[in-house]
Amino acid sequence: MHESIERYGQLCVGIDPHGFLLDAWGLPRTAAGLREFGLRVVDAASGTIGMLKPQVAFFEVFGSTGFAALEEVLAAARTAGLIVIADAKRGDIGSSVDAYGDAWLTPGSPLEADAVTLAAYTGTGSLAGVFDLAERHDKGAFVLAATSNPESQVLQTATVPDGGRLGLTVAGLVATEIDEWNRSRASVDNAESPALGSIGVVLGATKNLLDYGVDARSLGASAPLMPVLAPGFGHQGARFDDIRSIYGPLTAGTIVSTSRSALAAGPSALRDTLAAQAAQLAGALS
Ligand SMILES: O=C(O)c1cc(=O)[nH]c(=O)n1[C@@H]1O[C@H](COP(=O)(O)O)[C@@H](O)[C@H]1O
Repeated sequence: MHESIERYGQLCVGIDPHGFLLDAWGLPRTAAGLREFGLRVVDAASGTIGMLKPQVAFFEVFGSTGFAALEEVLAAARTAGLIVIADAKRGDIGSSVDAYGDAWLTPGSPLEADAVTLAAYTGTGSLAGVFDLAERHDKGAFVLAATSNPESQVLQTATVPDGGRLGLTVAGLVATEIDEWNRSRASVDNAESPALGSIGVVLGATKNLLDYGVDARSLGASAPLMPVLAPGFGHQGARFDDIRSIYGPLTAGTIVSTSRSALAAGPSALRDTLAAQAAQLAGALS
């Protein structure tokens, strides 16, 4: 992921085949339509940006044919050398979530991706098996911490009552635990610390992170830097120009995700739109 960022920058396009987009692209609302949509996004991204984030939910709608379409899109992305973050938002007790890890992160698996999104409602520790698997295969995972949606506030800003972390919010606790995991692995490996950790968090760009109890200044001081998946730009209202003020010292490790605001351009203009968004983001980061 680090190499991809160095080469192509921090933009990641979502593959979110909403019905209205399939209609606008002249594609049927079927698994075959999703396959075509996904392959066209791969084609537009290839050589333009470095990362893709397929939203698994849209493929799941069609059951086995949807998953077959997703498998083809993932294989095409791999062939094109794109980094793929499977947005599957999995979470469960450890013995079950491990199987999700196997599905999305095991080399050779039909649904193999480079990273997967996870939910920590069962406790960050329940995800440890997936983190270890990711690290073993040089892959990654992103755990929801402060999500971009308005409904997230009450739960994610609740304070943690005990466990020696009095005063941390739920979002702050998840971010702190992931940051600690990255730092512990760097010291276990006893190798030269990589620039970016293997496991990241999701921090929505629509949020004031301090209001969610996430202190980018202290988290951003860590080595290796904790990666951040940053959705909420474009359609949900956040602007690239504000990236530094949103993420502070975490900015260098953010993966900036845009779906509808890029996909709405349509298939023939998508490559140019991605190039323009990547240039705009690079400008905001310079
Ligand atoms: O994990 C995510 O990617 C995610 C987390 C979050 O807090 N908010 C969020 O919007 N997302 C996903 O990011 C994408 C955002 O799409 P757009 O709003 O169209 O750019 C969707 O696939 C969401 O499911």
